[in-house]
Amino acid sequence: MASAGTGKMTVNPDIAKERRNAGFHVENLTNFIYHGPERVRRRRYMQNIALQDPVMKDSKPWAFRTREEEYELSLRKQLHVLQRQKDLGITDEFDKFYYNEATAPNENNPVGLHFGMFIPTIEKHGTEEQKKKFVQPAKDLKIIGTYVQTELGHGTFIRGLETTATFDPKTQEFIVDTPTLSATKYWPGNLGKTVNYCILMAQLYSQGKCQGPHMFLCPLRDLTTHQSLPGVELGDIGPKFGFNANDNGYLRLNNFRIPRINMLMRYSKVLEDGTYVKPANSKLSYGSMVMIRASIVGAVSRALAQACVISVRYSAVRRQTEVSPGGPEAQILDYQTQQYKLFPLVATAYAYHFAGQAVQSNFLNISKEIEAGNLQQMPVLHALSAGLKAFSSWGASAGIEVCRMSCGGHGYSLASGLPKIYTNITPACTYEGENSVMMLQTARYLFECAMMVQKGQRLPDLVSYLSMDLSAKSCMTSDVALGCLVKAYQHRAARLTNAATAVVQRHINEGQKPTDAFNMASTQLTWAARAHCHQYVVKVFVTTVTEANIDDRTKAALTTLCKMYAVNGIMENLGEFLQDQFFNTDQVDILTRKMMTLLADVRPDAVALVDAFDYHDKVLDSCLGRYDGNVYYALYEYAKSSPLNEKDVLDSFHKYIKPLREGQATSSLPSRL
Ligand SMILES: CCC/C=C/C(=O)SCCNC(=O)CCNC(=O)[C@H](O)C(C)(C)COP(=O)([O-])OP(=O)([O-])OC[C@H]1O[C@@H](n2cnc3c(N)ncnc32)[C@H](O)[C@@H]1OP(=O)([O-])[O-]
Ligand SMILES: Cc1cc2nc3c(=O)[nH]c(=O)nc-3n(C[C@H](O)[C@H](O)[C@H](O)COP(=O)(O)OP(=O)(O)OC[C@H]3O[C@@H](n4cnc5c(N)ncnc54)[C@H](O)[C@@H]3O)c2cc1C
Repeated sequence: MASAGTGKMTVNPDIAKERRNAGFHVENLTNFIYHGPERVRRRRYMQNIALQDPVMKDSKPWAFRTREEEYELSLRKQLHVLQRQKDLGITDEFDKFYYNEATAPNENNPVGLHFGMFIPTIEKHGTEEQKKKFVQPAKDLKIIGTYVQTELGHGTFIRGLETTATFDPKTQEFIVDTPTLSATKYWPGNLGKTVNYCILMAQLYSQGKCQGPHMFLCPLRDLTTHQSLPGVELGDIGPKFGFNANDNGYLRLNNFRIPRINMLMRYSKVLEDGTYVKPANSKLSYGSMVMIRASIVGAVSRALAQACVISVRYSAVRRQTEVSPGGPEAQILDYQTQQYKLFPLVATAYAYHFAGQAVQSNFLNISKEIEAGNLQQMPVLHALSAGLKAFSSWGASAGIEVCRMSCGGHGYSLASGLPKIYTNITPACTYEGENSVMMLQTARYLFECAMMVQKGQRLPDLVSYLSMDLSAKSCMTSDVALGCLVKAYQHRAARLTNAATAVVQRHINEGQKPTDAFNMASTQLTWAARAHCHQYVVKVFVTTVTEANIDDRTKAALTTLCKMYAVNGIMENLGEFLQDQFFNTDQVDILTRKMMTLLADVRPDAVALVDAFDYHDKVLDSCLGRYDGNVYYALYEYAKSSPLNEKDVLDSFHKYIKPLREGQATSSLPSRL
């Protein structure tokens, strides 16, 4: 059975009926999502340990915490979890991931970047000596670090960073400095109050020459007293849209000295006499960002999946409006417009889940080659991870907001759990590379590929479709075959890439500088990049479903979702598919009808499809998304627990309203209002 609900109340009959009527066995799909029954068992086991732990039980709902309480509670829980995992001997990365997922769901924690970026960056970019010196103390939390790159003045343009690290051969030290206000580091997670070290991105100067941005291990606070070190000024940047358990910080350095060994020197080096040794590729120092971008696709898929669980379950128990006078009110899930809002998003959550796995596996394979010194695939990996990060985080953010609005008024309450999910994930559109900027990086790669096609050169597999014959028309017939859907997406992406490339070339031919020509075509270039990412996601979904080794009924349900994802994407971007008459009007009619049929096909399976994600009620943290469907009971209890209700009459009444009335009693009120 999927995640059990809270309490011992009877299950809402509408949601119970949905589960009885599903056309496939939920557990089979859960097993497919999480790579087999053993992993599913392990995931539940890990999450149960976390959820049963008394330290994890919150005295008040997340929504009622102050920022200070949130920070402190989150830190306490996270450190407890680390100790607990150590005590229980949990070392497997999957086990740890699932355990953590249940500890403080959708709450960004104060040591996340220590494990997510600080340690991995040292492991990937440090020398053996540096790894020996820093990794174990970091794992033991003797040093706690983060990744400090963004400045007040520059986030996107890394080459424009102003923080300097100047080598002093006399003392064998780097002098790190914040020369201007705009050079102040601003935004890095956990920087304000938690960490005592960081990876600092700074412009390296040696022998009077600037060698561009490099990474340095920079101590910030005394390891015993935690006081900020002399020459270091840092703090929290204040409340944000979300991320409130995270002390995103600012940092200024005043000619602060660090030893030469603190420059991460696996790829580039500064020798004792100040000689600079170049890396094989200057973009190797951007490797940590690529790693996180690749992982963001999976993270946003989980956020969207949770939002879908909440809104689909709620839509199954919410009844609104008599369909015929005097008759029963319908489940809102029976309204086609509600289905059209939600079912494509359920399909999208699955699509991103599979795409996230594919990108991650590409990342791991190519990383191995890079580690071995083969850098050939770096541009492919960069283009894929940058584009997919942008495509999926945009899609998930917009989708979660649709989920929220589809829950009507109750969606707006923090009790729904949806604002928490949204505010935690939407900054993924900004961090690790602002999305438009990332799309432009992917576009830059596509542009180069289009030039290769013009020269008759062979393209890497991932983009080989760009050389397809664009005069061919769609093969779409009423069966709406998966293969035809993939071809449609490839055609659209190839056509948009060619069109944007032609615009760049036209501007160059008209005398523009290549950089200006690129900017003048950049909107169209991002359309091409978006279309490329979309075709990748569709292709991965189709391949996953086609190759899936699962029972027929589960496969049929997944195939329906896969078609829905692809057909919906065409309907939403119809202009781009129609511009060169790739589809004729009959084919558009076929797709429109298919979309409506697919909504009806998904309807009986909708609750089962979201149940299959197997999110525990405590992970969803939502009054609307409860497994047992007892939504009104939960909302009523939530309202009662509002701190404003602790007293019947608030002090503010006595302070402000009462004196006003007393004042009014003595003043000359008009006799009639
Ligand atoms: C939980 C949240 C935690 C958050 C943490 C953060 O946010 S941390 C902060 C996160 N901050 C950000 O994410 C900041 C985002 N900004 C950036 O990543 C960079 O400034 C940039 C990529 C936009 C431009 O970089 P630039 O001005 O140095 O480069 P350029 O445009 O002159 O291009 C030169 C060539 O390099 C190529 N190339 C570039 N990157 C890579 C790569 N990784 N790999 C391989 N190649 C790469 C590029 O394609 C081009 O190739 P071409 O065409 O010549 O063959
Ligand atoms: C929650 C959160 C956590 C973060 N954590 C960290 C962290 O741990 N460490 C860290 O170092 N940083 C962190 N950051 C900072 C983050 O990485 C940057 O905000 C991000 O890279 C975007 O840069 P920016 O803020 O300079 O945006 P800008 O580049 O100023 O973007 C503003 C607008 O300008 C546009 N634009 C900018 N350049 C171009 C261009 N070349 N072409 C076209 N359009 C352009 C963008 O598309 C955008 O619309 C975090 C940010 C947030 C919100």
